[in-house]
Amino acid sequence: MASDKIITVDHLTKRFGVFTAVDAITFDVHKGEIFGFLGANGAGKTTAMRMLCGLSMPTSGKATVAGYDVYTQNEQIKKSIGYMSQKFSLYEDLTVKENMQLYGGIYGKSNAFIKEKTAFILEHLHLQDEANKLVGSLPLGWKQKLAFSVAIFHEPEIVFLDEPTGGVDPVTRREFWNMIYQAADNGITIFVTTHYMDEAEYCNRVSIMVDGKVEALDTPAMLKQQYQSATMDDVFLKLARKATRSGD
Ligand SMILES: Nc1ncnc2c1ncn2[C@@H]1O[C@H](COP(=O)(O)OP(=O)(O)OP(=O)(O)O)[C@@H](O)[C@H]1O
Repeated sequence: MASDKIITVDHLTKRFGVFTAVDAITFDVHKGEIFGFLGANGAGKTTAMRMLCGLSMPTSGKATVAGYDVYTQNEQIKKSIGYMSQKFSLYEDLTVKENMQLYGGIYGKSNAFIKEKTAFILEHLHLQDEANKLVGSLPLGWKQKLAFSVAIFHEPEIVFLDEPTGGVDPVTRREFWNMIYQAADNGITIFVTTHYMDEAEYCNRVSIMVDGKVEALDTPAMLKQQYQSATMDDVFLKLARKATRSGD
């Protein structure tokens, strides 16, 4: 039977010296799913995500991403995924158009593909008049939407979003999430970390990490039922209270 699992994680572990940052986490992500990856500061989300993106070698355990092994096939993984983080996304001193041309080129896309996709994104984001402006001059919300569009420019199977909406207002975050839904409708799997619990409600399933371990994983509705909570905020607080780490 064909599996719809696009990410498989089995006791994946990362140690830094004697410190276990990610402690034997196990879960699967299904194709086209919006998977929320939550946890308090220092829980181990970024470390886990870096292993899944082929950027960091696990200490032990297994994982595959888009069918590729994280130990031996990280170049294939990098080609199959998109990545966007709050800290690194676009080149601020390049124009909107140049950023898209650069990313399209990095992923080996043809000039015709880049031209067509660039025109589509500019129109979709209503950014035609900003095409030749430096990205650094755009408001943060626009930068984030553009960064997301660029992260899926090469039509990856999965996109990893590391706190993509930090620092913008709720309306802009809602617009950003509409883009996420559209990408998921087009079959792109979304793996997203966030500290906003309203965003957790938008995910199909949510995992919550505490001190390097996945403490809970289910749909928002099931988690609320399981933890007898009215909101995801409350679920998160009940779990995060157990944490002994404080982050950095
Ligand atoms: N290169 C490293 N060397 C040593 N310790 C590290 C390293 N990278 C991360 N850690 C530690 O591992 C733990 C998990 O960090 P990680 O950044 O993965 O957490 P996080 O859940 O992403 O937190 P945040 O929400 O603050 O980004 C933290 O205690 C952090 O200090």
